[in-house]
Amino acid sequence: MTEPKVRALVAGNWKMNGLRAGIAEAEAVGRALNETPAGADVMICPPATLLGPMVAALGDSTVHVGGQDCHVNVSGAFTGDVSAEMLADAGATAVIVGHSERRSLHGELDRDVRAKAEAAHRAGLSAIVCVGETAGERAAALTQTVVSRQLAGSLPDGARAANTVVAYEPVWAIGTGLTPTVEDVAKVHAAIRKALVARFGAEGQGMRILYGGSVKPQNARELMAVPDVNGALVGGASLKAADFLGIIAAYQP
Ligand SMILES: O=C[C@H](O)COP(=O)(O)O
Repeated sequence: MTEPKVRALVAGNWKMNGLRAGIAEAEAVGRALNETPAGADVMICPPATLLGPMVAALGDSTVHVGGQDCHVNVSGAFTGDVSAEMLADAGATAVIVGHSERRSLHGELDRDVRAKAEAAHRAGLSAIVCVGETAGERAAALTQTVVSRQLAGSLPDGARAANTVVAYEPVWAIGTGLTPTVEDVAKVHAAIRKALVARFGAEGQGMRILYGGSVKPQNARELMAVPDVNGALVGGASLKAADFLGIIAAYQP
């Protein structure tokens, strides 16, 4: 299968990290990319408290801002939740849904993730839909089974290349410094591409498939060169401008 010619996306997920002072790191990324444009789209997904300030701070840059999760409803009595419409209103252009930390710590199931992706699309946001196996599932040789099930259950019908990104994040690689071999990444990404094309046709061919899990400046080039890896979802290394820029540099303009 010919690899799709898609522009890569390097997205930083700040998770529950960052106070207002931390916006300086995002501004430094924006300034650097204004001087030397990246060969990939770049996004930062800060905690909800920083969304508005970060959108304002990055206004004259090419860096996109995204949310980390959304509620399925537009509004209502859902204390503590944030809707996709609210994220869009704050200036976000995308939202991560189904991150493994949401799946494991908040009990989110594939059907919940799918509903959130639908909410994102309803609000005009791109949905970055996360999938990935745990260490136990990997040990039981269930990686492909789990990822296929998550994809089938989490992606909404009618998903398009323009509004849907898949992020493959092996749970055991998140924040551990461990990464799969490039051969393993290639196998899973090829299987994801096959599933996307089988279900969405040409749209599936154009959807970006990100790799996430301990991506660092030191390993970014190797991981990003794997066929069907169309960018990265970066956690810890997205918090500091120098590290994040070191990863973005894997994509020459
Ligand atoms: O969303 C990002 C991932 O969970 C990866 O996190 P990490 O880069 O800290 O391993």
